[in-house]
Amino acid sequence: MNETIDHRLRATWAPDHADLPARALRWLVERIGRPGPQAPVVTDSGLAVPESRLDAKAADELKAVVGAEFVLTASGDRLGRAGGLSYLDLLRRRGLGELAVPDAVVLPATPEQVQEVLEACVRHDVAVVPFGGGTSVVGGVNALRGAKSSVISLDLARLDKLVSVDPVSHIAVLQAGVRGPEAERLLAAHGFTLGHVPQSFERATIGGFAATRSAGQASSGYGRFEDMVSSVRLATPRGEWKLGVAPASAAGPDLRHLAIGSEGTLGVITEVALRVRPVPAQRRYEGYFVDGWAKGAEAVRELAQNHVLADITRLSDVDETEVSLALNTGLKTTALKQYLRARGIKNPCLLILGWEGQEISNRRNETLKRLNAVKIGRSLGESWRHGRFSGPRQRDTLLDAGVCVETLETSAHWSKLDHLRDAVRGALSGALGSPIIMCHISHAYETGASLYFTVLSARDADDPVGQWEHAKAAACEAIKGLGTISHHHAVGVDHAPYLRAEIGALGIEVLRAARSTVDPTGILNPGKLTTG
Ligand SMILES: Cc1cc2nc3c(=O)[nH]c(=O)nc-3n(C[C@H](O)[C@H](O)[C@H](O)COP(=O)(O)OP(=O)(O)OC[C@H]3O[C@@H](n4cnc5c(N)ncnc54)[C@H](O)[C@@H]3O)c2cc1C
Repeated sequence: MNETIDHRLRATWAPDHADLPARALRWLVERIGRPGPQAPVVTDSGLAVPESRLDAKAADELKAVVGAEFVLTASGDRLGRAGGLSYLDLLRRRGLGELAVPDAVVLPATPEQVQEVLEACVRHDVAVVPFGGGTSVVGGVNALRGAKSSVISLDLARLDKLVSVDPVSHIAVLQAGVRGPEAERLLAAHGFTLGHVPQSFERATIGGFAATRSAGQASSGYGRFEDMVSSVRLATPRGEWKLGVAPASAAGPDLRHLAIGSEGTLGVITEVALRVRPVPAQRRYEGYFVDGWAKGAEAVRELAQNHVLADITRLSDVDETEVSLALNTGLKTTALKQYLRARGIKNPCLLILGWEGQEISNRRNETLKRLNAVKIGRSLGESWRHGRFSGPRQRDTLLDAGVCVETLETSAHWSKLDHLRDAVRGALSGALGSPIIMCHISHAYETGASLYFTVLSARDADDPVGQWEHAKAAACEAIKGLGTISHHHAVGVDHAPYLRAEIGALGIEVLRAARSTVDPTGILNPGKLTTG
């Protein structure tokens, strides 16, 4: 079974903090100014945990379904599921801002138990927040009550099994609570891989990936998570719902896509049947440099439009390249810059290309050659691969040091991408003074790409929460009309006010109608996806 969650683990990404070399910290201070005051992690007793409001009869019924030891009301267990892992969530765990704490944590072991838990919650009018890995960065697992007097966190950690493998069709059925590494371990025993590797891979779950339309670092090769979903099984307050019987279908709208991305508002995903692929015989990661963002984006667009994208295709802008060279790779940066200058690269942008079992196509090489991409080779690519999960660990260290550090993402069509990038950068700079704003493309399509921003700024000593809320709102306003409010982080609470601008008032009505059909009393994840 997955490890148990407690508050100490939730206050940081991982116990093994990444050390930030002193020279890196000095460099950062030169760029953003003096960080705000340090904000260490607070112990459980330092955080306000209200008394559980779960009524005794409801608690007894839930215990009868899952067993008394799997209905947890101790404050440490409840704090462990109070919110996700956004910058604001982590500040709240450092005593800055209020956490929404569930009244109890319920851990069912089977899809049938999940169904019975929902039915008990309908009877007792208890709100339910599905909880996978709890890695939401948009408030998706915040334990909001809505109009209900109590709320439980429905932790799916015990649904941790590989249900079946169909080696002929290349389909595996995994339970919702299986985490990324465990999914790969279970599938590897049958010679398969899912190939879904988001940065949150170590902790996020199959159910969470489906519920949020997640995109992994290898999305160019393996597709987004929704591309892998063959069928999905949900528990809803109205009974079980199974969607998906064939590889393709013209039987009306594809209702799987109501479940995928529903963020716990249309049911609890209990199992997902997924397209899997044979474990690749070889993996090859390479690093290139291109001169400036425009040339780099042109290269990625050409690769996408010529259907020769590498499985992992990631282009960093000048700032992100500079920061990753300064903080991560340990390469001799000055010598490297001199070499690149001699090769005509004045504004280095790092392009990582990773191939998993594919032949390297000549057309791909032609594009890179035409745009004067300088190949540095496998060491840079491998160094990126080894450090691919280190970002959240560095974030812990920066948070400790008083830095405001957060990410946000969007996507747009190629013709609007630069405009969108400029608009978001302008909005963040306007709101934060002199932040470092880094940007990369890590998911590319024929018609456009994602933009992923990482922001570092000195933390405001008086109002750290308000500082980021202001900056995030400015960025969201800038995105409106140009791109999507989320390419893969989902909507949750944070993006809900901006969804109407993207899908229209009618779209919001359609979602609400679906919600009230499957969940007439409104117990499922109040306050998420659609507001009100
Ligand atoms: C450091 C970091 C890096 C990240 N990198 C990426 C990335 O590269 N790509 C990416 O796509 N995302 C990324 N994310 C965001 C997050 O990891 C994804 O949204 C992920 O899919 C969430 O999975 P989870 O299991 O943690 O879900 P949770 O955070 O537990 O839940 C997310 C939402 O889904 C709902 N939910 C969870 N499980 C179920 C279920 N079984 N049934 C119904 N609803 C459910 C929850 O109620 C909530 O609304 C990152 C987050 C962090 C903190």
